[in-house]
Amino acid sequence: MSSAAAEPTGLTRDTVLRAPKVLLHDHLDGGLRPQTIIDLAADCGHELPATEAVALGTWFAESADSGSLERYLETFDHTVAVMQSGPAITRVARECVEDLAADGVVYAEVRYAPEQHVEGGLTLDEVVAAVQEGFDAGVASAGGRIVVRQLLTAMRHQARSMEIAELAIAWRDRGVAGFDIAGAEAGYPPTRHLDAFEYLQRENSHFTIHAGEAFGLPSIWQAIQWCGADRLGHGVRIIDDITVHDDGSVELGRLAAYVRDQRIPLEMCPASNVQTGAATSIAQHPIGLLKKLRFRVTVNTDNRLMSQTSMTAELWDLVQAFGYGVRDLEWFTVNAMKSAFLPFDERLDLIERVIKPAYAELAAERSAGRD
Ligand SMILES: O=c1[nH]cnc2c1ncn2[C@@H]1O[C@H](CO)[C@@H](O)[C@H]1O
Ligand SMILES: [Zn+2]
Repeated sequence: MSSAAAEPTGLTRDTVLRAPKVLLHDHLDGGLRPQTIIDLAADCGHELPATEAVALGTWFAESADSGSLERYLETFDHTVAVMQSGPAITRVARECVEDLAADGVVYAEVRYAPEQHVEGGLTLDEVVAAVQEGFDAGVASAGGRIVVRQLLTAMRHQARSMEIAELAIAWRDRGVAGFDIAGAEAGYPPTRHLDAFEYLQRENSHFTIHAGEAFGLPSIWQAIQWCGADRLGHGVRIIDDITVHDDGSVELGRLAAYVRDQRIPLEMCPASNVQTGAATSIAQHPIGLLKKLRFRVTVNTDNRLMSQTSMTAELWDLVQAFGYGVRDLEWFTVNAMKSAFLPFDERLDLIERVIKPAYAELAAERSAGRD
């Protein structure tokens, strides 16, 4: 797509591409390049549903476009299958960072479930080391223009969350910034993993929980009030606790009010939500109302492969749907940076030294009519 389209704010896709972006919710095993999957599948003898890169990319996008989270998640069988050796994992991690840097991402937290990568004989520790090696190589090849951290995910239908939480603590000063749980939401409440969350709290660590995506308010309530989540993965269903009256006035239920009052970050992933049926379209996505109501909203990609998306694409979709301008993009970006699981001084440094000056320049360019 070119930057030709004229939008209400006059913002172009090229400006969105050049703007610094911050990504808090991106799955390593949901962002492989199709050609890489083909190469790695040939190496390990895994059979794929398509053997040509464009066709395979289309297969992922179409299969994920199912209206159901469970069916969406089935597509990960193929990406996880080819990520079972150290070199394969390192390659995927390096390319991930290169792709994010090329998309203008300056800070990213990338998550994956180590327990899903031990079928080829790697230990959990070796999996984390292989990812870190790839991240370091990616950062170096991007000339240090991006800072990346790992989030370790435990699968909510499994019973390894305590082990994974301990792994996150063991790696906390070597590239791992926090913990998450993911997988099918209905039937697997976050309270199943309470011991892991309590352990992380005792360790003064950070975690986010996928909640309020395929299941509603009880899941969000448990994630925050039972488990103590610092952030919510998706959290779109918080909209069910908000009433917009005919006269336009808005009423927040107690949970929605708590989330807003406490500035709990919402890791929103619009394209993914449309695919899994958590939202009917980008234009209808609750992000529009939640931003207006000043929730701590962030914009994320979730799975770049399955959603054929990028940070630029997500933000560009929102620009087109809601008429956002440079200042709105800056607001999302600063929100995300403030919500990162990075030490406060490092967050502040990225905001003051990288994000704000770049947005000031983009705003100046635009008022000078050069965009
Ligand atoms: O949107 C999502 N909701 C819940 N689980 C997800 C989503 N996207 C990916 N995963 C799950 O997280 C695992 C580790 O990265 C993936 O293998 C996938 O099963
Ligand atoms: Zn996710």
